[in-house]
Amino acid sequence: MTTPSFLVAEDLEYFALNGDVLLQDVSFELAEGSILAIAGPNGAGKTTLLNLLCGAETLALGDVLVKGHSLKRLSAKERARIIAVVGQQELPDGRLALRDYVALGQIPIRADRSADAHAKELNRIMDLTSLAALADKRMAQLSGGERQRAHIARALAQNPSLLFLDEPTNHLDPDAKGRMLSLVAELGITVVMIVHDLVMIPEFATHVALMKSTRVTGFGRVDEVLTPERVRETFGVDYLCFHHEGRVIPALDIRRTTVST
Ligand SMILES: Nc1ncnc2c1ncn2[C@@H]1O[C@H](COP(=O)(O)OP(=O)(O)OP(=O)(O)O)[C@@H](O)[C@H]1O
Repeated sequence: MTTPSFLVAEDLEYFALNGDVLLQDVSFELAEGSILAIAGPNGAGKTTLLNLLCGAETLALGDVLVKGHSLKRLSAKERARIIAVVGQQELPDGRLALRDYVALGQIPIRADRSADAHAKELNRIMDLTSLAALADKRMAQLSGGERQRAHIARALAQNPSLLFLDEPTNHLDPDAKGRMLSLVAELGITVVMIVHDLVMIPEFATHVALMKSTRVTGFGRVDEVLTPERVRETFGVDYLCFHHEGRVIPALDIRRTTVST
């Protein structure tokens, strides 16, 4: 008997209330521990797909299976014990202290550990995300990058086995970006994240789903799917690879002629 894939998307379709097709023909399987980057131009349907995969939106057609269980049949409580999500527009109460905000992530797993063990784990996560020094600050007092790290820390506090991140490097400077994606890549859990910065994908993801106009146009291992041809086809830009100190460093040629002659 073969082990079922950890995350399975089966013939997903999704429509707007006015009937417009927002997502169509999406099927793939992802093994446990994979890191899937969803990439595509603005409006391609990336957030729509992520919202369906994590259960934030209800599927019109098709099914999403996590560890062989249909998301439709899992209660919100059961889902919260497996899945953590950081969306694009998290709006926490600005009066909350950062540490208390991150601790909200532990609510679904409160019964799993003693209060002491939770407090220790919370400290560990605050350290991991470089937030310990800011623990007493109010959420409203944080910078955009600090707030983004707080959202991710709250998701990690949930101890998920499946983590969804919508543009996790939003507001992060290059160093913070590298640290956050390295941390996410080293968690050892299954991660699905929307990534706009294509050059980050080969370094931090194992798989990629390329999207264009409501469809997944390419899915598979990063080295097989994120090719210069596919990038040009999807985004209309040149994807270049430079060799530096034994590593391949990708870059994008995004310069455009804006004045027509
Ligand atoms: N509830 C909705 N009703 C109607 N149209 C919607 C709805 N939600 C999203 N759309 C449209 O569906 C398309 C895909 O939206 P989505 O947010 O999934 O794109 P995206 O790939 O995440 O874009 P971006 O990179 O700009 O964040 C867009 O054209 C958007 O305007």
